[in-house]
Amino acid sequence: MRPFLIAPSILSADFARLGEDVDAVLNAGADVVHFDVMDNHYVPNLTIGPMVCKALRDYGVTADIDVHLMVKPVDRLIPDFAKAGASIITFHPEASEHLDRSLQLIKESGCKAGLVFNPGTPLHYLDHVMDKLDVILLMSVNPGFGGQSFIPSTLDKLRQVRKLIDDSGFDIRLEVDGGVKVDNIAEIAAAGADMFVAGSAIFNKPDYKAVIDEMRAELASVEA
Ligand SMILES: O=C(CO)[C@@H](O)[C@H](O)COP(=O)(O)O
Ligand SMILES: [Fe+2]
Repeated sequence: MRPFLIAPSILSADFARLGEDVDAVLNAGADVVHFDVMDNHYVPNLTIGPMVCKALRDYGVTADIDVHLMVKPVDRLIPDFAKAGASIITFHPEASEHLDRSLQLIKESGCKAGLVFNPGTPLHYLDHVMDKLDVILLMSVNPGFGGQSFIPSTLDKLRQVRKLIDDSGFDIRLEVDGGVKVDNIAEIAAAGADMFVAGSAIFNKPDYKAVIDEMRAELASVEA
């Protein structure tokens, strides 16, 4: 498996000083910036759009930005986020009228592409599109809010998707999002995830480096 990646969700960052907070978490050892886009339509919350992504790039953020689209419709935001500096764009398959078209649009825009599965979303959306995926993201909470508890049935789903990826032979990251903490990250990694979104677990603590170091120590026990 590839090296584990820690992706803090900036949903729990301090929006009044976002650039500084993102710099702080990257300097603390985070790998990727997870950027949650909510539209008050597909999910019951409203967050940030391409202008904020561009502002982070203009501020000097060079790390990968992982844009998690919780929006419906999907397609018209894809080129805007690509222009704004997104590295990865993921979306929820049931929010797209034309799954294959949305994936192609992301790739043509020069970004990595991924599908996101809510806890209750079936995996059959993966049929016929595995060759177009760079990331599969399993939600371990229902989308819309940070600070929720990890849903344990996600572990079985992770094991299923890990097998699908390994059997496919494609180079696809398995990302998990929601309720990831120091005390469950090892179990989640053992179930097959290799990219970990964590919002409240990191940003709600005063010392980001201490939390990320603890997460890496837990992950090291799985790698060994
Ligand atoms: O996409 C979402 C929520 O919809 C996530 O990215 C959350 O922001 C993760 O927050 P925590 O559960 O880690 O606090
Ligand atoms: Fe997310």
